[in-house]
Amino acid sequence: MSVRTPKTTTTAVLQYPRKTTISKPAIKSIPTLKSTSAPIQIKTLSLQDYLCLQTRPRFLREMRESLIEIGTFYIKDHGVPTELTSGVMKVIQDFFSLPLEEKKKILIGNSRHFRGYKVMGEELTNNEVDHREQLQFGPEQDAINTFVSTVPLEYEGLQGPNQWCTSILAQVPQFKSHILEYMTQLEILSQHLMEAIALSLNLDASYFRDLFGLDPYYRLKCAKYPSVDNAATIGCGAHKDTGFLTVLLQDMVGGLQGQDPTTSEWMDTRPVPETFIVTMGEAVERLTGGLYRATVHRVLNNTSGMDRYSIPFFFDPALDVKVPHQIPVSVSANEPLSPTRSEAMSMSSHCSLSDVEADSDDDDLDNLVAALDIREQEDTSTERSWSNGDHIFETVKRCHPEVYSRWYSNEN
Ligand SMILES: O=C(O)CCC(=O)C(=O)O
Ligand SMILES: [Fe+2]
Repeated sequence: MSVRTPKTTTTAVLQYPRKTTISKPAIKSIPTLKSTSAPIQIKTLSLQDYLCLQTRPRFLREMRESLIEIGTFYIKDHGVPTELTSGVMKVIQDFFSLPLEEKKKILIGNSRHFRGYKVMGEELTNNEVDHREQLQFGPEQDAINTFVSTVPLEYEGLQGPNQWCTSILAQVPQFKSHILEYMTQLEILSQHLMEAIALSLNLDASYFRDLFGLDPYYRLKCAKYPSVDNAATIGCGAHKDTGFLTVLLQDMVGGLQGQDPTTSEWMDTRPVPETFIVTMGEAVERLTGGLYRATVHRVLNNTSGMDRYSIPFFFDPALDVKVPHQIPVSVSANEPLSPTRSEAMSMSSHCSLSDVEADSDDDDLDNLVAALDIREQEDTSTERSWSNGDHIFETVKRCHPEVYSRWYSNEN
């Protein structure tokens, strides 16, 4: 099945809570921040369990439970070499340590592709200032030559090169090579996860690849949250990511929290060495009719004296695809994964079906699913679809209005 269409500007009305950006408001304090002990245990899944056909059913069941319950899990044994994760952390720390004038040589406003450096205090989420510096990258591609900023298909402007400045490369020699290699590796990991998500929904492994094409669009954000005097401030305000999935690397400082969707309690998403945090975005939530949650999350500032660094990788469908409003999903958390659907079952000689039968805790999960009032969906892929390029463009435009007004606005 394919819903790839010729490029179009048709857009569904999107009513996501949006990140917005304004100029330098004062940092507001948050009097009611409380971190509580977690009622939900965020699971740690091993990618090797997914890749091994004998353990794949267990992996898929645990993934499904995690995504129904909260929309987040840790992934370990992910295949991204430790030298690369520590190397990429090191180059972004070195970059952020450069003098401001040096960093400003690659200001995001210089790039019509929304790539580059953003100074502290320019981003706002839910009316609170985000207290972080950041640096944005995307797939390293040529810009589209026929692109004209004032006609529809503004999203074609998202395609283009990253900013690499010679004097920065002289001071941080592995800046470019590490970032590019890291994005390549994260794309591979995200493709595995996307395939696993399809299987965990009793869909074919290639379901999303067929739907989204071979050329996904991704964004890499490198963030520095400086240590502050008053911890009751927000590093990044509460939000859901808008895309398909996010794979986040964080250092050991801590501060990221996810919200329990049932109790609204905030839970620390503690740093766990050698893992990434995988979070579903609103696209998955919408595609599955709310069965899989997009996790509400935020980052608290810390007073430890140590700055925090994190690197989320936002993985999305190709820019030129139409994404259906909703896909057919199995509604029961308790339902065994279908032998006919899953590649896991091409290995049915290796594993017993009892591996995919539900645990007793699945009763709880089923109650949760029942509460969501999800019904088995018809395939609505041809109806009410939205243009992914337009959707991503809306998101980045809201986050970086300085880029939009310089490169896209008719007033220039
Ligand atoms: O820095 C983090 O840990 C989270 C950042 C985040 O959620 C975002 O930028 O969307
Ligand atoms: Fe986020």
